[in-house]
Amino acid sequence: MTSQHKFLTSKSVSVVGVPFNGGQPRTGVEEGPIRLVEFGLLEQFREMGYETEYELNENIADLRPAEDPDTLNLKQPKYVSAVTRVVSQQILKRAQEGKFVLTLGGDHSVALATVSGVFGAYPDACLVWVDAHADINTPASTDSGNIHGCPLSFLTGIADQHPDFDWVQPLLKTNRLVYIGLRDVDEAEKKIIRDAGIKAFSMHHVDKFGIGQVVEMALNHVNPNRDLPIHLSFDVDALDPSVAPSTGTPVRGGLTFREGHYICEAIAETGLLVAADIMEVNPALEDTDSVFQTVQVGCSLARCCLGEALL
Ligand SMILES: NC(=[NH2+])NCCC[C@H](N)C(=O)O
Ligand SMILES: [Mn+2]
Ligand SMILES: [Mn+2]
Repeated sequence: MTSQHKFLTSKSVSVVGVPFNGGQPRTGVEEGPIRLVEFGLLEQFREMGYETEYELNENIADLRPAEDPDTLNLKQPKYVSAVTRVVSQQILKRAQEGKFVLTLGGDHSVALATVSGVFGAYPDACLVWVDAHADINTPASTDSGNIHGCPLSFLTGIADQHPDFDWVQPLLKTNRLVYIGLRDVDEAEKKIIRDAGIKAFSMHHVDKFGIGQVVEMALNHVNPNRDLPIHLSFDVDALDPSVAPSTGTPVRGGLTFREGHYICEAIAETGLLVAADIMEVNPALEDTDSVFQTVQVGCSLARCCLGEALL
């Protein structure tokens, strides 16, 4: 894959674990990275011929401030801000070294770090956001106050000012963002998406056109000449709960096992994918079989991002 890769300088992957749960209320999602790695992900990459490095960030919970009052509707803003700020620098550095950056969440607020880091290194990149949810609430629009529902409003500059997130630069232009898999979008988010003209392929479109056409149309929108770096942020709740049950906000009617994999494979095939996030795996939810299934699918999505399915 890397021999034809257009941006990476070597067949090298930097795996960044972010054991963080502060962007939403359920504990357990901080165990996502360790479980994915225990499952053998790093060995699998090495077998695929990747030079593989791994940082778990096991001490990020130490960044939790003593006091972190709700501010402008957001819960734990200082904690989320401190963690994502630190991790964004780490991801920026890895991306600048020309390595593929694979980030294992943690909840999806961690995208504040991944997108900031990746777009810092690749200002022309585009972002494919695979999710049941749009995660583009602003501090003013969020009903839940959970920051995992808000990262894209900060990253695009749509969010109103928030004192704790001044450091987040609006590096993501709305015409470089595309969604796949949406099916649980808040009314306020629908208005944001419409007003900003953001391209979104919901499950309705997946049913109507098929996943092959949807990925093609999505890439035609954000990357018409197939010459820009791609960042894929994959929330496992985009998958149907029968495929990935162990996640904090499951929504029925999601992507099949193959549709989820197809997205990763088709984007890997472009030779433009520079970074991927596997987010919201929560090994504390559901029974042992469900956890196994979710961890296994998380690993196989990651391998597909690195070109496993390419012959
Ligand atoms: N990353 C996620 N799972 N996000 C779910 C967000 C749900 C809802 N839209 C909210 O703002 O709270
Ligand atoms: Mn989601
Ligand atoms: Mn999400």
